[in-house]
Amino acid sequence: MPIPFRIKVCGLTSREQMVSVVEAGADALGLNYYEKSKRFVGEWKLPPLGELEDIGQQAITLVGLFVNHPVEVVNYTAARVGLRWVQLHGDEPPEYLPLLDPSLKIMRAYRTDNWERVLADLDACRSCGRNPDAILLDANVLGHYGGTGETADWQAFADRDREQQLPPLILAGGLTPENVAEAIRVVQPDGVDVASGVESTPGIKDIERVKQFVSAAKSALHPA
Ligand SMILES: O=C(O)c1ccccc1NCC(=O)[C@H](O)[C@H](O)COP(=O)(O)O
Repeated sequence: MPIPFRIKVCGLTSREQMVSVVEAGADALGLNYYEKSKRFVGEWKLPPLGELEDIGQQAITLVGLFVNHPVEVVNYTAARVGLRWVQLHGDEPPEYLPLLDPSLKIMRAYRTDNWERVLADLDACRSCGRNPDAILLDANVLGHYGGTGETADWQAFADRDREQQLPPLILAGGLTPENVAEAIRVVQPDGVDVASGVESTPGIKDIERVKQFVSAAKSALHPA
């Protein structure tokens, strides 16, 4: 099943920055609802956003990032803000997925260099009756859930069996304008996700770096 985005910028903390990042060419924006994150957006900080129709004519996917939140909070926040996608970035068990609103698309994050573990978890999700709509591969940094700027082990994912029918794969973890093209070449993901690699300080995006990231990622995802 295809995904509606290729380049996601995560951890936006103001509407102004959301507009700039979309204008820079990103097609998905991540809003971080993890209270302990420096990129925490706060439930009430943004008005309902729908699909951000007022930012150019692009179709933008809004993704809410959650870490071990009660499922009621995820469903409620998604409805309140107008999120169609949620990113589960904590230790949510497979049984959690069928409890989410069925209209929501799920991106399940994996902090591991062990591809077999990803496959085993996807099997468990299938047994529970709800597959993720996309998987996000992130670096595994002890004591952190994400947004660390550490690079994932690209080779561990590059060696996967690409014939297997799996949800679309989004690569994250330490991506920057400088390394994203090489990461795409090695892993061949369906899309990429970045937070710290395009920031001046945590939660504040450097729009010039976002533009450089988008340009490098687009050329590598769609080589001429
Ligand atoms: O950004 C955070 O602070 C964060 C906290 C807890 C869970 C996830 C978090 N961020 C996720 C992301 O921004 C990205 O999906 C991913 O981890 C890549 O981040 P980065 O290595 O900084 O590009």
